[in-house]
Amino acid sequence: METAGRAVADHLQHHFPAGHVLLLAGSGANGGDALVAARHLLALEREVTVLAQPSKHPLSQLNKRRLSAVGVEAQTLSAANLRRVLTGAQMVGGVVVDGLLGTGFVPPLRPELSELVEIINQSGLKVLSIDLPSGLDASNAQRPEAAVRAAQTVTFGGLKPALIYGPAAHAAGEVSVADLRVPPEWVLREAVALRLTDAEIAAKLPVRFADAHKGTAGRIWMVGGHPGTVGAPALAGLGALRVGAGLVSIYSGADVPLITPELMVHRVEMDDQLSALENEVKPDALAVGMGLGPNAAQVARTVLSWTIPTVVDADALQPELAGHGHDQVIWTPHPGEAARLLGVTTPEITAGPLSAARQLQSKFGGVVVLKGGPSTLATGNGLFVSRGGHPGMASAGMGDTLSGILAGLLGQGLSAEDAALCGVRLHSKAGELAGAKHGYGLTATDVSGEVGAAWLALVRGA
Ligand SMILES: NC(=O)C1=CN([C@@H]2O[C@H](COP(=O)(O)OP(=O)(O)OC[C@H]3O[C@@H](n4cnc5c(N)ncnc54)[C@H](OP(=O)(O)O)[C@@H]3O)[C@@H](O)[C@H]2O)[C@@H](O)CC1
Ligand SMILES: Nc1ncnc2c1ncn2[C@@H]1O[C@H](COP(=O)(O)OP(=O)(O)O)[C@@H](O)[C@H]1O
Repeated sequence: METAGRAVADHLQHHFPAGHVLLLAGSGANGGDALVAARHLLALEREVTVLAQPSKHPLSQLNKRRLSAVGVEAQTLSAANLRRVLTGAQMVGGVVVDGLLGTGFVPPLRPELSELVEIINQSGLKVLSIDLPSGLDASNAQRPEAAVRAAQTVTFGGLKPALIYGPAAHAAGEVSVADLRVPPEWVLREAVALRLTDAEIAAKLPVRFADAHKGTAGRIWMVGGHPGTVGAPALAGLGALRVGAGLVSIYSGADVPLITPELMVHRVEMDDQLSALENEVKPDALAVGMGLGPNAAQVARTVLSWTIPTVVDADALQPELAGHGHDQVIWTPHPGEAARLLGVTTPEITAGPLSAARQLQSKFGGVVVLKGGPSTLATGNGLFVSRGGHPGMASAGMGDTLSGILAGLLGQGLSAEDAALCGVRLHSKAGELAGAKHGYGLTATDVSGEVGAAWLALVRGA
């Protein structure tokens, strides 16, 4: 609570360096954080007013006494008091700190709290919420009518679903994560997500020596394509080339168009055992499923038995593959495919992408990339959220490009976790660059064309 409250005070000082601060403390630990923040703000020579609900929480009680010891008496938090303070002259240009409710809130909001939330929102003042805007259910992407509308939120340990996914996330404003040095097990247990900076992603990208050649830069296979969906493995192949893969081959049961002559396209008999490929030297990594058609689960099972780094996408994302994966597999469902894998509906996935990703990872192992805007990643080490991209990416073939990017990175020696973290961000960054040129008319080929620029931008910190 001490570290959390101090982080709130530091954040406020940085983002709102002037103006009176009204801190609202609820009855739980969230309110305790507000009381701690008030004490640290005093030390920063800020003028504060504190309105607090009575609390049975021992640490909150202690922090109220500590605040009193440094000269600030918390007044009772009632609708009348709140209105009086908010309309006072001192609040002109001031800031409200919302410490009413945090993760202990169990909806629905009781009427007396609803009234307080309404008064805060009507004040027109900037609000900094502690952990999450009061009224939001931390684990839910829905936005209830009565929820504080924050300009900024300082959250702790990791991102809660309500801070990531819309429409709830729209109430949180700009979200910062204060590092309370929580252990990775806590992140997994609490189902909160981590977000890596672009600099952290860039540090994971493969680095090549000057004597690299095509044989050392990753031999990649794309296994996919079926009459009607032959473009999918070709788009994936292009994605792999654009992240620097040395040799990219496509194996398909149908005639795949040669969208770029650097791809080696092979038409093979796509039987369950992939007999045509049995005697080939296996690649460094592969992606399976893009436009593969009806026989995809069996083909994927054969490919997975080779235990080489593998991306499983699209038609190959079938529930019967549970138990057939290994540590170096990246599963890349969109919400519809995730619903198929877990035997639930798509709205159930979109209502709780963090827990869906976590369930998928525990069922299928390896690394899961639950695609969307944002994408949610689940690995054995925790949950990650990757923002970015462009609305123009809502077009067919974007996922195929991602599969190729991921396979290309796996083939250059990245672990499944690092390939997923880097690949998803490279893809979304390329989408941003391509979106700036093409708007909603963006195609998957355009995105591939910007992957190199995206890579350089991440490395240069642009
Ligand atoms: N975990 C950690 O490691 C850390 C946690 N930290 C902090 O702790 C926070 C979680 O604290 P928490 O568990 O005390 O819950 P919190 O949200 O403050 O309030 C619970 C109170 O709300 C009330 N209430 C509930 N439902 C209600 C309703 N429908 N309508 C109205 N009221 C309702 C209920 O009151 P009662 O029913 O008792 O009257 C209950 O007492 C977390 O968000 C973060 O800020 C940090 O210090 C950093 C480390
Ligand atoms: N609005 C958006 N913002 C960011 N990324 C998006 C958006 N819409 C789609 N994407 C990305 O585009 C890709 C779409 O994948 P998918 O649905 O599998 O496409 P397809 O099956 O047509 O190849 C995902 O990586 C997803 O994250």
